[in-house]
Parts: sequence; C-alpha cells; structure tokens
Amino acid sequence: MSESSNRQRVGIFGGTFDPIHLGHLLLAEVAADSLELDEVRFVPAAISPLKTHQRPIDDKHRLEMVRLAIGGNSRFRVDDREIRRGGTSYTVDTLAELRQENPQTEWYFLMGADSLVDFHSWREPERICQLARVIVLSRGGQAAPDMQLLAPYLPESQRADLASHCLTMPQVDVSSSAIRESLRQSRSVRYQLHPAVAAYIQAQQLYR
Ligand SMILES: Nc1ncnc2c1ncn2[C@@H]1O[C@H](COP(=O)(O)OP(=O)(O)OP(=O)(O)O)[C@@H](O)[C@H]1O
Ligand SMILES: O=C(O)c1ccc[n+]([C@@H]2O[C@H](COP(=O)([O-])O)[C@@H](O)[C@H]2O)c1
Repeated sequence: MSESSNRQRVGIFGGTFDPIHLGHLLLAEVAADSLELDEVRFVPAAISPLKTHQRPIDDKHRLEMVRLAIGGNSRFRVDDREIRRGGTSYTVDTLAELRQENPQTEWYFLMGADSLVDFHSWREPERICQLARVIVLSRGGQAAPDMQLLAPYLPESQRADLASHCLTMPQVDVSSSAIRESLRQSRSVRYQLHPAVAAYIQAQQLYR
C-alpha cells in the first residue's frame, strides 16, 4: 500500500452556520463521497471575517445546532476551535493549526462557489491553498465558478489546481439568511433544516 493511501483524508468545512441548513449538509456529504474523505469537520466561525458587521446568534446555539444536524453521520464531526479562539476567525490560522497538529493528514478545505467570488479578500489566500487542497462546490444549474476572478491574487498553477478540483452538487436554494427572515415572519422553514435543528430553534425560541 502506498504511503498516501494510509493517510487520513479530512475535509474542513467552515461557516457561520446561523443556522446550519440542508445546503450545508448536502455540500459536506457530496464532498465526503466524491473525495472519499474519512471525515468532514464542521468548524463554526466565531466571527466570519467578511461578516463583522452582523453578529450571529450566541455561539452555544450555533454549535449545538451543528451537533444536532450531524448526529448519526459517522463521518461528520464538529470542531469548536474557532469558537474557543474567539474574535475574527481566519481560515489561514485554523488550517495552520490543524496542519501542525496532524502533519500526516491530507487536508481539504471545502467552500461553496459563492465564497470563491470574494476569496481574493480573504487573509492570505495563497497560503490557504498551500495548507490545504481547496475544493470549490458549485451548484448544479449555475455557471461554473470563474477562476479568472482570482488571476490578480493567485498564480496560474494554483488557479488551475483549484479549477481542476471543482465539484458539482445539486442546487439547493436555501440560505441561513432566508431561513432567519422566514422565521422572523413566522413562515415555514420545513424541509430546509434538519428536523432536530428545527425542533431546537422552536424550543429555544430563536430568530424571532
Ligand atoms: N444552499 C447552499 N448550497 C451550497 N453551499 C452553500 C449553501 N449555503 C451555504 N453554502 C456554503 O456554505 C458555506 C458556509 O455558509 P454560511 O454558514 O455563511 O451559510 P449561508 O447560508 O451562506 O449564510 P447567509 O445566508 O447568512 O450568508 C459557504 O462556503 C457557502 O458558500
Ligand atoms: O480567512 C478569511 O479571511 C475568511 C474570509 C471569509 C470567510 N472565511 C471563512 O469562510 C467560511 C464561510 O464564511 P461565511 O461568511 O460564508 O459564513 C467561514 O469558515 C469563514 O471563517 C474566511
């Protein structure tokens, strides 16, 4: 057996998860399956760097909803390091920490195609691509992500690498912001959330 086939393959999936919804779960499942990952780690951000103007709900609720949503999936784990670290959650810091703790692991950083559009304004995008293989998941029915957007920021070789590791997932037109808005207006969010998350939101009276 080759050395690389013995190495753990772990996907890192960061998000504000305010709240976690079925689009997130499907993205992680498609990535786990297509990339033959041993594990996907959901990493809730304390404060996402490009969302500093809007405070998410309490960390403990977001963390608990991730736990509830991934319950029963043996490949999914939650990693609360960004919440513990507090402040603005930079992906480069998280990946550097993970690499240092587990140098033998093959790390895959998963992101939705909409995040790619502002990837150039992330902290140290070039180093992120060195620390992990960045996997962009685009939604079926939508145009493939435009890698030219990254031309000023990433060398051609890294752009080509990103482009060759795009995955397509079914289009799930669900977002945390639309769910928050529906809940505020007492509209149904049925089938957009894991039932355990929906029950938690109701019991805790969140997003009213
Ligand atoms: N419906 C979806 N399908 C595929 N990917 C998604 C979907 N919703 C979010 N993502 C991806 O999940 C990651 C984390 O997203 P985030 O927690 O900000 O959720 P969101 O629904 O985009 O939130 P908001 O509506 O508040 O911006 C991002 O990379 C984003 O591109
Ligand atoms: O490191 C950065 O500069 C950076 C900038 C924007 C977003 N991110 C990460 O991308 C993930 C998704 O962010 P968001 O805002 O879509 O919830 C989350 O883990 C953020 O910490 C990271």
